[in-house]
Amino acid sequence: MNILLLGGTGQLGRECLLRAGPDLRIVAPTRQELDLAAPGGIEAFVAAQDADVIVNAAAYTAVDKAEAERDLAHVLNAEVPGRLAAAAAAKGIPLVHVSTDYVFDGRKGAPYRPDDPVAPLGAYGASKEAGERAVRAAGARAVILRTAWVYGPFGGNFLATMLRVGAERDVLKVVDDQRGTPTTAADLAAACLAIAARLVDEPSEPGGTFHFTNAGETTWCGFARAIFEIAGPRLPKVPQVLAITTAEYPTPAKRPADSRLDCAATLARFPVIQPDWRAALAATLDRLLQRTNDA
Ligand SMILES: NC(=O)C1=CN([C@@H]2O[C@H](COP(=O)(O)OP(=O)(O)OC[C@H]3O[C@@H](n4cnc5c(N)ncnc54)[C@H](OP(=O)(O)O)[C@@H]3O)[C@@H](O)[C@H]2O)C=CC1
Ligand SMILES: Cc1cn([C@H]2C[C@H](O)[C@@H](COP(=O)(O)OP(=O)(O)O[C@H]3O[C@@H](C)C(=O)[C@@H](O)[C@H]3O)O2)c(=O)[nH]c1=O
Repeated sequence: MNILLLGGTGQLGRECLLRAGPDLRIVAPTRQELDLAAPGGIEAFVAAQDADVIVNAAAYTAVDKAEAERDLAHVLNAEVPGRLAAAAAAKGIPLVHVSTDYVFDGRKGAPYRPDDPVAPLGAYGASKEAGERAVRAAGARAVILRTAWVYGPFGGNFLATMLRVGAERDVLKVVDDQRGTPTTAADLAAACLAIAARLVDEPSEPGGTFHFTNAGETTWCGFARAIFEIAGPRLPKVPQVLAITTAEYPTPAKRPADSRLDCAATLARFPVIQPDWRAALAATLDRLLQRTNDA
């Protein structure tokens, strides 16, 4: 299978590239080779590729900064996915596009199903929701895969932030009233590639909107505590993690209070595996701390 991957330098993209091999060839243009924010270029680039499927892991992901950079967030998260989907449709190849739990307002009180109404609270979520609509409107055979709380051994994420500030401070205050599911970029990459393969192998697969996270649920505070519980013995210093409310941690962007995603339809339809979030965290910490020790 030949994949055209956008966002190959990001958390998800890097994990996809680690899975490349003789049967899985991945072409991943860098920002220098294809600046997605620049006008034009995408259509010609896609047309010139010998790709069976496109995986879009590129996005504007700075949730708070997006409040002040709405236009750039809209270009990358709404316009670019629409143009990619149109280019895929023109070439007759399918698309896997990644979206977010932040398209929901978090007020449902139960895990969100793919067809639940969207109501983003901030500019990032709104831009991603517009991207979903643009992909659907372009008429490509596409899977829109919503995920949540993505982290891994590479790049900026909540795990990296906790380890960094935990090394500097004795006490960390973390919100305990926002529920969701931490998801490793590695497990998400495996899911994206399995879905891409299914789209290529089964031309009758129509695609649609699906959810994928690791299994289980927690809060950001629960996530932070689990990080230090699991990694603690291998860290020079372990901070105390204090539970606080969202009101005590003001941020420019509003975030959903409960954005758990119901992944049942994805598991029923595609050959994806959904490890428990704590086991996935332990595996990620093993990779990360091994890498740090080797360096
Ligand atoms: N991170 C998270 O917690 C979550 C992410 N998601 C979604 O998952 C997907 C993957 O996220 P993640 O891997 O964390 O994202 P990252 O922020 O780690 O990576 C974003 C990627 O997009 C690329 N990119 C951004 N702007 C441009 C541009 N102008 N031209 C070319 N490339 C560009 C970046 O390139 P460069 O390295 O050059 O900047 C990078 O490769 C996204 O769709 C995101 O919305 C969904 C839920 C949670
Ligand atoms: C660093 C820090 C954050 N927090 C809070 C702020 C926020 O409510 C929550 C998460 O913080 P972050 O800003 O790291 O995470 P955030 O950028 O909101 O993460 C989101 O990223 C985008 C891309 C997505 O699509 C979402 O699924 C989600 O993963 O934790 C604390 O309470 N204490 C802290 O020390």
